[in-house]
Amino acid sequence: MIEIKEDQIASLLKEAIEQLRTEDDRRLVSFTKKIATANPLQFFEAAKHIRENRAFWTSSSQMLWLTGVGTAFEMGADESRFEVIEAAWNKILNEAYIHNPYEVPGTGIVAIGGMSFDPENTQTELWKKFRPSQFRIPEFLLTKYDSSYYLTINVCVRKNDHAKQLAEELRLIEQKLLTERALPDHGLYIQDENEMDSDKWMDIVRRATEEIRKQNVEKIVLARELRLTFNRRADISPVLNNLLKTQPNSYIFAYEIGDDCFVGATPERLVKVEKNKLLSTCLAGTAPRGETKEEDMKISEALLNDEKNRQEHDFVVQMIKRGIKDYCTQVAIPDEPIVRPFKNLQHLYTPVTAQLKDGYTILDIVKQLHPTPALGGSPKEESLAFIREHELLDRGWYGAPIGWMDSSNNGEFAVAIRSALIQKNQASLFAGCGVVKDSDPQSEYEETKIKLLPMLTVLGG
Ligand SMILES: C=C(O[C@@H]1C=C(C(=O)O)C=C[C@H]1O)C(=O)O
Ligand SMILES: [Mg+2]
Repeated sequence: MIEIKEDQIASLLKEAIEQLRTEDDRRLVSFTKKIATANPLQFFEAAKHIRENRAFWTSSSQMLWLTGVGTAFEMGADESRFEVIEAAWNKILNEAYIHNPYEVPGTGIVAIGGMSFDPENTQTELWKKFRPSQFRIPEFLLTKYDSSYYLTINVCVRKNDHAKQLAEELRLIEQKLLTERALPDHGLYIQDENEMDSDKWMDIVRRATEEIRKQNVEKIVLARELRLTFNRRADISPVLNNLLKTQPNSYIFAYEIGDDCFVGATPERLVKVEKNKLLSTCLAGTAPRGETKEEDMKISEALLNDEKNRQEHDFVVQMIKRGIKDYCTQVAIPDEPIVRPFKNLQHLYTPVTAQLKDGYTILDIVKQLHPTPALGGSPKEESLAFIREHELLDRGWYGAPIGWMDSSNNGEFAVAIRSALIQKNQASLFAGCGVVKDSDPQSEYEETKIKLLPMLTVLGG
């Protein structure tokens, strides 16, 4: 392990501060060091009383863990969200002072964030803290990659800052964050459940199938919300801990804004880029798990051969293929999906691999792909128009890309499903399903019920 002397950060800060001309000038200083070990969840918990705005991420393979604490720099956008974020990101990277001797994805300057499902839909009070697009470069970032641990400290300095004093303040916070502590007890139970009348929701599904039969649109994904009230304010770290224990092969994420926290365990990758290697995933088509191994196999076999589910799935494959074609070379997509089992259900799954062409970024791909027909429908505009008019729901960040990107053009975004917005002693859970011409409203309703389970069970349901 390379030992880094604490005054190294002070001298980097000093150098950056001295470059600033006016009192309005700011410069991001980023300092990464390798540390022996640290538990990402305990780091998250330790931050609770130190800084607002925590973020948590583990990739589905658990190769990469990120815990972000505080905000060194924030990028947000309401309109032209991709362009605005990209411009802010490039500016900050161009001007930053970076000390990061490791070429490890997810270390150094990392922006963690997400976006709303549909910026054109009306935003309600529920999601008022979550902008159409928002990213944060955390002040403290713990990265676990493979079996190594890195701590990055990011600070936005100003002309009048005092380097030594600042370095000392950061050192004290770092110490507190790295002090191990027990996670609080869950102690959560549900006092009240509220959902839209199921008949009313199934009526909307019926209308969607009618629209599809009229050939105005081919697939429409419809979602619903379950609102819970608890006996007490929900702590986030035990929820994450339970998700880590119960939802293998999933992206486990949390994005906190003040008292609100968007949490989930999604199986769906939108896109990953590592050293120009691109991975995407087509995930659509669903069946329950069986009680026994034999039953499970039978259900899986039936899912693989079910025409309705194959159709749901194929819209996603075709769209992702079209979406990345101009941005990539060596696109490889198997002709047939496989069935991928998860804790509560199984999905049709087709992996996509490609090489990202030079000059493009992960944000370009996110912009091309979101929303895929796994969450919107097909064609995109027609299905979104139906959702806006009929769904009666503010999806907020549900169903939208959530993830991270670093200064070396690595990054990963998942589709934020199997998720909940937790607000003090309340939570809104979301689940949807792909409606195609042969959809049966009752079965679709049952499908959303299973999709609510991952979050419901860790929230005391
Ligand atoms: C919309 C959701 O999931 C999506 C819809 C699926 C389906 O209808 O078969 C399967 C996986 C996801 O693409 C959700 O979980 O809320
Ligand atoms: Mg489905």
